[in-house]
Amino acid sequence: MRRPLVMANWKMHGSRASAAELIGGLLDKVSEPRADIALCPSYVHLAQAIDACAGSAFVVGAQDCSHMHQGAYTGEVAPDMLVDLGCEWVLLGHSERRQYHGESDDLIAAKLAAAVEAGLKPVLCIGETREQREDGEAFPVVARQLLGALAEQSSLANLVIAYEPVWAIGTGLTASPDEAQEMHAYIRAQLDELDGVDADDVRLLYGGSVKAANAADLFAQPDIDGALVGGASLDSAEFAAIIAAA
Ligand SMILES: O=C[C@H](O)COP(=O)(O)O
Repeated sequence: MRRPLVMANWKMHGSRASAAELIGGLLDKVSEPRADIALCPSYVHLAQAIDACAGSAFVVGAQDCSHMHQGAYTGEVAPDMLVDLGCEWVLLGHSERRQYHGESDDLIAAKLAAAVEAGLKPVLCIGETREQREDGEAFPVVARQLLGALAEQSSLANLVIAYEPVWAIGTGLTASPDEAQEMHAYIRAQLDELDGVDADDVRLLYGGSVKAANAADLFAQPDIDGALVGGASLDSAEFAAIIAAA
């Protein structure tokens, strides 16, 4: 039985004051959740979030990390630094990193290896663009991203996959529960082919305009084990309702 996992990706939003207010609101509204919950604020709010979540059901993750462990890499943040700070999770390969920072499958694979080696739990984000879906390329694109990041890994401890169709991110368009389930089942079948991965144990999250209003229908699908939530995670009542649906 896979325990649900609901993750908040705050992206590049917030201030110290709004982070405190948001976390305070969540701690007030969420007690004894049936899901694991992680908050992923920007790097500069990580320490604050870790302190604020201490002793609660919430843990904290980063939105990215370096593929290097240390050295002269200006502006980078090593996975080891995130572990030292108290982070449990790291998002890798988010479509916004692929799109705006040119991250390749090879770089994402290197980040994943470094993150696992440092002791972080990795969330690999994959998903097709609208054009790729319209061209009938959604499944091969997702398989390429998945296998491109995972095929050469020596360890995939605690691996989580987030399927986020790019056309559904921040657009208000959500994959239907059937569409999302179809892709999640495909991803699980692909994972089943990999050595060293027990596909039945891997949690698969859906991401893309998840809200309180659509969360329950998505979570009812057999291969959807939770959500990676962007915009709706910036509102404590909305995010608490998504957690309650999991
Ligand atoms: O990481 C989260 C996803 O990009 C989804 O964002 P969204 O919920 O704002 O569509």
